[in-house]
Amino acid sequence: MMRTRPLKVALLGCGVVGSEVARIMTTHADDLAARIGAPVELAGVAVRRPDKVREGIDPALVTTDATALVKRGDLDIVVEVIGGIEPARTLITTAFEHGASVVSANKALLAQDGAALHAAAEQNGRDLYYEAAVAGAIPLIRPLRESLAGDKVNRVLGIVNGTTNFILDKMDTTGAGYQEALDEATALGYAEADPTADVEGFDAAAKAAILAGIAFHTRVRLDDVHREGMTEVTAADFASAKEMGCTIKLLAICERAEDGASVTARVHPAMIPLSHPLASVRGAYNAVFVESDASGQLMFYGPGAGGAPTASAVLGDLVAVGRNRLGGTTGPGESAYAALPVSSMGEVVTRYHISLDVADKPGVLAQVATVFAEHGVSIDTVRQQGKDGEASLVVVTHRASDAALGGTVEALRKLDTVRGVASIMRVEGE
Ligand SMILES: NC(=O)c1ccc[n+]([C@@H]2O[C@H](COP(=O)([O-])OP(=O)(O)OC[C@H]3O[C@@H](n4cnc5c(N)ncnc54)[C@H](O)[C@@H]3O)[C@@H](O)[C@H]2O)c1
Ligand SMILES: N[C@@H](CCO)C(=O)O
Ligand code: NA
Repeated sequence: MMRTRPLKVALLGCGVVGSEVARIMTTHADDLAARIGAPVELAGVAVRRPDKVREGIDPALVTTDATALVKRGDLDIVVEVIGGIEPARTLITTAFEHGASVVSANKALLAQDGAALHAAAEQNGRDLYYEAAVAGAIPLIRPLRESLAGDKVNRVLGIVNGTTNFILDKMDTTGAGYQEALDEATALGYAEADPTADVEGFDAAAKAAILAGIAFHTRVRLDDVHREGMTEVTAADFASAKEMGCTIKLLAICERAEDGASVTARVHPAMIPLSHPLASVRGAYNAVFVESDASGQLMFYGPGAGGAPTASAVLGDLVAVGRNRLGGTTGPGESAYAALPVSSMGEVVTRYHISLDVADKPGVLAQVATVFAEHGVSIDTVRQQGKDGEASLVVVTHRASDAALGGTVEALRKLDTVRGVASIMRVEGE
């Protein structure tokens, strides 16, 4: 039965995502009402630039005072799509204190302060939902939190940043320059307000923290995630990857240790075989593999960024939270009971592709191989190319710990015959 009193929704931020949320709330109003069981009323829109023309939004609803809006006391749901830490954090907390549930797309804030925000939601008997925060439109938070709640997740591996996937894909397939590809991703609404968050891996690391936290029932914060961006990936790296039958992707990898006693979370560029499904994830698309004891391997794939896809996830949350409000209940909150320690990068075990510039003379290969052996890193293949008394040596290792590999590289740099370490790249997905 349809309730006649509408659910009052405030929108904080009306940029790439917010404007699409407002549009779909209006165009799909009847369907949303039928699905929730009550009409949804846009009760206020907080913006920074009030003079901007916003098609489909009643100017009387627009305010620059987001704080006053969340303090109104009659709101059922606050949608936070401002981004960043402050004022978003205070606005969300204030919204809870004044009786609203919150839907947010803000991974940076959730990765930093998720525990406190969940606690504030719980104290006030309200919901905090954030499907849009990870992998845009792709349902991932809810499947992990709810559908897989009876299974044991061991690994989450994927491409979770649309901007960097767009850039790497362009560099790989069209030979485009880094800046040109980044400008295009920004114009298409994929990049963060400051694209450093994308290209330096902060955005993907925030998503990895959120995913690891939910997957392993453990608090994982942004600082726990090892992070390397993609700004140093070169055309030469793509050429090396091609020679190995691989491409390069910026991956987020969250793993339970083999003994199950700890977890790791990391973001870095990596080579993956062209035969792996992640290799064919193009443009701003995202794809995430989840491996669990009983389910085996699951793959989630779809648009990971952009206004409308992200709004799809926000509106899905809005419907879920709206139903909870009408039913006088809340959905699942934070689950961190396992409290597993988060290990450092040194304990991660994987394969490596290392390019060295060396002197082209007798005994060099043996010397290099000895350094690997001394550090317990087993070599899988070596390829050498000569060029005027110098040579480039490409070594691919078997699985080794990051700490052992780090020690190896440090020792290699000290050899007179090693002129430089041209690149080190992890090899995943084999
Ligand atoms: N764009 C995407 O593809 C995407 C995807 C998933 C999640 N997100 C997340 O969604 C959020 C919004 O991203 P976006 O791409 O729409 O960013 P955006 O910069 O286009 O929009 C943010 C808007 O908030 C406004 N704003 C800033 N401070 C404000 C304040 N104090 N009060 C009111 N308005 C304020 C800005 O003027 C801007 O219009 C971020 O948390 C982002 O990480 C974005
Ligand atoms: N800037 C982010 C938006 C989606 O979270 C990306 O490019 O993936
Ligand atoms: Na999502």
